Amino acid sequence: FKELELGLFVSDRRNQRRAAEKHTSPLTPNTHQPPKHTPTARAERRRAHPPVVFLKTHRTGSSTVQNILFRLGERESATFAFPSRTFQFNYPDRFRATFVDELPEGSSQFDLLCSHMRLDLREVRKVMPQNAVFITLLRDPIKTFESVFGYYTSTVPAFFTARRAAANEGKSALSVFLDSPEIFWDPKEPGNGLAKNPMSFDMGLNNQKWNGSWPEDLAQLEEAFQLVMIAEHFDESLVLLGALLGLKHEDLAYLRLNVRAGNSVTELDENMQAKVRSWNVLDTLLYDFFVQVFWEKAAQFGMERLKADVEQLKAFTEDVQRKCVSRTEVPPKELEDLLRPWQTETATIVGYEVQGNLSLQDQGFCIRMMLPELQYHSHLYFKQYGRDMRAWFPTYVLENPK
Ligand SMILES: Nc1ncnc2c1ncn2[C@@H]1O[C@H](COP(=O)(O)OS(=O)(=O)O)[C@@H](OP(=O)(O)O)[C@H]1O
Repeated sequence: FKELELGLFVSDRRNQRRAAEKHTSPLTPNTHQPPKHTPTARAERRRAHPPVVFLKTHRTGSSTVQNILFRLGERESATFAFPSRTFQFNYPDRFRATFVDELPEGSSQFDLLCSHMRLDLREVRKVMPQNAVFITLLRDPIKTFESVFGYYTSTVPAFFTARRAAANEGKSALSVFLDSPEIFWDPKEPGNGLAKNPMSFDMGLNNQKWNGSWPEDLAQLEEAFQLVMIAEHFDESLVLLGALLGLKHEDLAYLRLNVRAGNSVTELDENMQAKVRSWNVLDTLLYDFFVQVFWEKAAQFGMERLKADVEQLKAFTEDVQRKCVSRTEVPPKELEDLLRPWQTETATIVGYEVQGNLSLQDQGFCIRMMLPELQYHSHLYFKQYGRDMRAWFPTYVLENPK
């Protein structure tokens, strides 16, 4: 992280644009030296790890995993397969190879793909090298749906229609939606992908109803994905990820990112939980299937070894957190722009305050670990292409103005 320098972090978008005009990035020093990761340097290096496709599923903890991969890729001057516009591959369309930006000059292949998409395996394989490792992350379907609903209430049509109805009834939008979801859910509306079985949708499955191809589709996913991590066993997942990619604990230390403030989370009673489960029955099927696969992989790794490695990783991560973080759960208005996560109209996302008195190197490491998705994504994009991203706001916001 030597290329990171204190004082060169710009704290607002205007400065970022100014930096872009000067062909510098907010996270790189404004020196007259040539950039460290020139195309030539990229072509000459040999990466220690295999190429990775991380299917970034919505509201599962995927920004935390993406941040680990961003750090790894940046350190190794990996070439990222970025969307040619915005932060997502034309979501909610099914992924197509043409959604990926050009291979930068001097790179012979893409090494990492980890932006939001709706999966199409064949199309992803057109872009990534044959030896790419496929990984993803699933979360308890009830928690995932509650989080998806809370975060996207004002952007997913089925949800905001329920919200409008709820305002008239004086009830919560989620309970009105769950009472009769079919009323609000138009399956033909493309923006409703996340409204039912969101994880199945992201994995490219038929998320509307079970059909005969589901078992075969699941088997195909099991074969394609070397690791499906489970948010409820996050540290165990990271240990298995580390084993798969040859990573050390230093590479895997993390902060939970994109976390909603407590008052944005709805506690669900048993009745509501049952409704969420029944509306998202395919996600339950998907999740249960991959939890089983996960424990099979864990058994192959060795349960004792897994337990010991998890303890070590936890201890290491706690040390890093103590070193890096002076305050957790910081409300957005108290965060500088660089460290403020994207907010939605209905969810408050909290962040971190970095410790003072860190060495330059430690500051670079710590800030990267707490850098929200959009800021890190645009930083890496700029570093890779020497130009600013084509659009700052995610398409779903542009397409569904509040
Ligand atoms: N390590 C770890 N383990 C378990 N859960 C975690 C972790 N890191 C983040 N989170 C929770 O994941 C939610 C954010 O998910 P994403 O980053 O995938 O969201 S997004 O789709 O990119 O907006 C968000 O959930 P909610 O707070 O319930 O909304 C985070 O709190």
